[in-house]
Amino acid sequence: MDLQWRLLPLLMLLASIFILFFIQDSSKPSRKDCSLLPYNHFWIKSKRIVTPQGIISGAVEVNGGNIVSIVKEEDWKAKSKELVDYGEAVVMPGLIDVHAHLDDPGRAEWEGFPSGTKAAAAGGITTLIDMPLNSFPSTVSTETLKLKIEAAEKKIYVDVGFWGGLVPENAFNATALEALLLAGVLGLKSFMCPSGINDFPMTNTSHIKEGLAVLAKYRRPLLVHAEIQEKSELLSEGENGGDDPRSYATYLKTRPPSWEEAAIRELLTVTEDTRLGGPAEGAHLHVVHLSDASSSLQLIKEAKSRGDSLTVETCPHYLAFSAEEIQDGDTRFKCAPPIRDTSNKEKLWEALMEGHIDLLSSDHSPTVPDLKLLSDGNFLRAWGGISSLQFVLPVTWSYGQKYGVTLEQLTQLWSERPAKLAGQDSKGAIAIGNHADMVVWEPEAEFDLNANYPVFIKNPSISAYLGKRLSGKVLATFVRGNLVFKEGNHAPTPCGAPILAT
Ligand SMILES: NC(=O)N[C@H]1NC(=O)NC1=O
Ligand SMILES: [Zn+2]
Ligand SMILES: [Zn+2]
Repeated sequence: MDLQWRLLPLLMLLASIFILFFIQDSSKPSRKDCSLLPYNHFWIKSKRIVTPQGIISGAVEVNGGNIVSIVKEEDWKAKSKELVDYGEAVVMPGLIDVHAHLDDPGRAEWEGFPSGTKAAAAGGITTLIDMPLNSFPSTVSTETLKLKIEAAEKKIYVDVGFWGGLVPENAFNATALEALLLAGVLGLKSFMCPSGINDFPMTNTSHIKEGLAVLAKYRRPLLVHAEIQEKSELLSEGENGGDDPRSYATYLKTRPPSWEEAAIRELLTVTEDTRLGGPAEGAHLHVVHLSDASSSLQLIKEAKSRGDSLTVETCPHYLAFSAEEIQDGDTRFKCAPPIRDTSNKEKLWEALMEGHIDLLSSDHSPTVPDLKLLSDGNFLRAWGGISSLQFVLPVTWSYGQKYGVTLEQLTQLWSERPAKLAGQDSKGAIAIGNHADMVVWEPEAEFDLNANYPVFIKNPSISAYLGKRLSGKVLATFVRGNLVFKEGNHAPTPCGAPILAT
């Protein structure tokens, strides 16, 4: 046999190794594409770095996506070329939004993984936890979680985790719930009233009890939309008893604070089991988007002081707006529970500043402009949900000035406590060993949210914040050391990672 024929197998082997190497390499985006900064090892310098030990002037050393050291100004010696000096701009841990509806797959025209995570990056949010409903199908099983992950992979600019849905169909099926938890959802979410989405039906207290028992084993939380539909003066959707459906007051009457109160009262019969030594010790219940700052909040405070494992969030729209200023027909402001009056808003701020409300989330729940019925202005028929993802930091900062909100408080509310709720030990603080997830922003810089302002939310026209003047401009966002957003531009390739619980 000729030598060249004998060499053929060897040549083929070499060729296939080469091809394999090439395929692998091209499927993994290079740092250059993931980041607007070409370094793997670098320093971020600033006069205002918010750490758990206070605000320092100095530098954060990043290597391989993690924070490897934090150096105070007086100890700073390195004269590295790989240094980004942000001067007086604030460096904070990236925000972790534990409540966002990204609607992908199935309703990506409402919001998708690419658009939603671009908006997040532009707003300084480095981790999003996606809600199990508004996408189609809802995330209620291992199969549907798989579809979520597939829709997210290679399309996300920030890290994204997933809540699973607790619905009547799976609530009494511990095996199915365990499978969903084992497949990586960070916890479960359920509704105590109709969710507005057909394949996400509401749960009652028995479902919630069952869900909590399974969650206790995995030490993951149950998030609950706490409103129970009572027979109110008006029934929603169409049965408006002659009141003007374009009037905000009409909508407000359809969802009184007593709906929240009734739900929370009911939930507390379950959370008492979560106390130390109780039958559901290890389980945790989190009330999402609290609007009622009166009886509902009082009940939560009391339960916490009795030792229930319970936390509560509110959202920027309840802190920024009040019922009195919502114009008739302006359905951009329709959400559930509704935005209530000014004195309620002030009480929410008080509770936030005193630590009775644990954390903040966006409840970003957009849709297409058609379903917001903007031209018709019918509050009873329009989609309920606020579109706000990109603006949560400047909104809470701007509207919080009056109440004396500090950078440290924003960090606790937007990063530290959300990280804890979502079980993300390596996120939520600028600390050695953590992921280098950071936002760099100028709290004092003001801007008009007008047509010239780059908005990355899919349907900007429905955002409740358009037209507002805000303070607090995001300059840069780092996700695991990648500079994913800088002054209006995103990194070329989405290199965010799906987060799965293990
Ligand atoms: N389905 C859905 O997103 N509902 C959300 N919208 C809203 O305003 N409150 C919610 O719970
Ligand atoms: Zn809700
Ligand atoms: Zn929601």
